[in-house]
Amino acid sequence: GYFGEFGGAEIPPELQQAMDDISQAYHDICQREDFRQELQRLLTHFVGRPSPVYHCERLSEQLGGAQIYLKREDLNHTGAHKINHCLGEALLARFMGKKKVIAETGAGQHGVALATSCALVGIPCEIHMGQVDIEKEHPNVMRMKILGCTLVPVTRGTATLKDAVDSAFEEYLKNPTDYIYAIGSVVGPHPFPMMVRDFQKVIGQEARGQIQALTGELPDVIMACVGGGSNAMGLFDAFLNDDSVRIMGVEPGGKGLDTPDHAATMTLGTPGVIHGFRCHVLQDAAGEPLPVHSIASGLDYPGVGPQHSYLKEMGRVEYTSITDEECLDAFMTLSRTEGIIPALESAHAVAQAIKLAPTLDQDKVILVNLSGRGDKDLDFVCRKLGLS
Ligand SMILES: CC/C=C(/N=C/c1c(COP(=O)(O)O)cnc(C)c1O)C(=O)O
Repeated sequence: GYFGEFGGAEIPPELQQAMDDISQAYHDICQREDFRQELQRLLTHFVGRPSPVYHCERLSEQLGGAQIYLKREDLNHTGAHKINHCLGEALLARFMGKKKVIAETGAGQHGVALATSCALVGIPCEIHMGQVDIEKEHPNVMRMKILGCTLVPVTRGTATLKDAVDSAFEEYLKNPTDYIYAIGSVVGPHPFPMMVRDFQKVIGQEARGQIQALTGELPDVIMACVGGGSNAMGLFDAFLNDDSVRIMGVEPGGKGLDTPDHAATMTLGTPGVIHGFRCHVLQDAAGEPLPVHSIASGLDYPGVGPQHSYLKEMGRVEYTSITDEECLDAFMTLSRTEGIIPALESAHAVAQAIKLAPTLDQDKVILVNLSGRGDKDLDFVCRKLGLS
């Protein structure tokens, strides 16, 4: 369960057995034809896969450089890429005979996708969410309630994503035999980073063929925003061996890297341990995770997926950051130039594409993972920009 020195499972002994059980079940179930057929059926007819790859002609024209293409994970059922791994996790929970599925959520997309998947397979679902995020992502809070999950408000610490993970893990530890933790990204102790990546790699498998059908060749650059790193790993995995393809992960620069208010783990973090695994962490001298910030509730996590830490060390992926302000600009630019309202998380990747495109010739191709749609962010952005 390692990616170089990163990953692993630094967890209490009573949890090791539970992790081993999940690893074994995941290994068994994913070989089974009935599981693969059921997952494929749901991805096709319930999620609506394959998601399109869309050429932003007007935006590319306005920027005067490379052609920007979007992988439309925003068009999935529930509005983001999260449904790809939530379906897998819910089917795994049913296969294991679990009585309750527990998870964290920040932007509410993982929470909605998991509540949706648990409603579908008929297992009770409990989602822990920071009070700050409950107020900010209200549309998703209402959807989770309608979908029937138990929503647990978290007020400790910064009352955002990292605290929600702490709270959800505590609940899971009470009964790891009957409960399963359905983590929301490529983070956590082994086997979670591997399992979530495997459920997400359908993104890149589709996009690699689609972009070549559209342009006749591999893209010059692919990019995705990175919170825990699941939508990014989902896109990147299929391209890792294509040396001609430049790969960029885009992190939240928040109020600026010269302030404490960001979550640019790959730029300013150092190797450490968080939530049971080794990765780059924004941490204090005692190894405690630092409080982090992003305008996007799904990106403000002080750790990062261990495979990302490995890919950074190997130099295969470049990690940059985009500030809250650049994110908002991209959010409005994409909305008003292409009629697509992105999630604030995804707008970080769009902002990076907007930055890079003018520096490249018009025959170059940038493929961006549009990880989700901005419905959840409308009230917040309208208030922020005085549009309401
Ligand atoms: C699991 C905590 C993260 C959440 N969302 C993260 C997120 C992210 C960042 O998560 P990763 O892909 O795992 O880096 C990107 N795009 C959208 C639309 C997101 O909602 C959530 O709770 O919905």
